[in-house]
Amino acid sequence: MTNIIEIKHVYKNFYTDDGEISVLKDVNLTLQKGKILAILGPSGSGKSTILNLLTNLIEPTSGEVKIDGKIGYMFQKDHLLEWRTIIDNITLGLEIQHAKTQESMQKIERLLKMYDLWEFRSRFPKELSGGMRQRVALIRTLATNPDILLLDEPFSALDYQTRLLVSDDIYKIIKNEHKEAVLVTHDISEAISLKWKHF
Ligand SMILES: Nc1ncnc2c1ncn2[C@@H]1O[C@H](COP(=O)(O)OP(=O)(O)OP(=O)(O)O)[C@@H](O)[C@H]1O
Repeated sequence: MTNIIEIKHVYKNFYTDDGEISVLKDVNLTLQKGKILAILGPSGSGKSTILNLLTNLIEPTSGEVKIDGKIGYMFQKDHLLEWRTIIDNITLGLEIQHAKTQESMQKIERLLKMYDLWEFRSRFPKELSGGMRQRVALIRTLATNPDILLLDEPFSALDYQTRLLVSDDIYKIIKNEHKEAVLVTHDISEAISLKWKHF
C-alpha cells in the first residue's frame, strides 16, 4: 500500500518564557491511499501541532514529515459568508486563486447535483440546515482539487442526531471522490464513528 502521509519519529518542542516544552515525542503515523485516519486526543495533547506540521506551517524539531499531495481543509465551523450565495461561497477559493475556469465550474455543478444542493445554489447560507452547510463547505474545499482533506473537528458544532447524518454524508462524499482524509478530534464518538462505517 502506498503511504501518502508519513510522520516518522517526530518530536516538537516549543520555547516559551517559562522554558522549553515538549509537545510531540516520537510520533509515528501513516496514511495509506484510500484511507481515512482519525487522530484522537484531549485538548492540549498536540493535535493542532500535528495539523500545523502537515500544512507546513511549522517544522518538526526532529524527525520526518512527508506528504504526497495537495491538502484541503474542513473546519469545525463552516465559515460560509452569509452575504454570498451558496455558489458564490463555493467559488470563493477559486476566485482568490484565479482558478475559476469552465472546467472547475463544471466540476462544481457535478458536485452540487450529486450531493443534492443544486437547487439551493442561489440561496444564502442562513436558508440551509447545518448538515447542508457542512456539505457546501466540503464542496468548496473539493472545488480546489485537494488530494488529502484535513478535517479539524468538523462535526462538533452539530447536535448528536445531525452529526450522525452529516458525518455519514461527508465520509461518503470523501470516498466517492476518491480522497484521503485525516480527522482530528477530541471527541471519541466522532473518531469511532469511522469505525462502524463500512466503505
Ligand atoms: N507556538 C506555540 N508556542 C508555545 N506553545 C505552543 C505553541 N503551539 C502549541 N503550544 C502548546 O502545545 C501544546 C499542544 O497544543 P495543541 O494546540 O497542538 O493541542 P490540541 O490537542 O490541538 O488542543 P486543542 O484541542 O485545545 O486545540 C499546548 O500545551 C500548547 O500550549
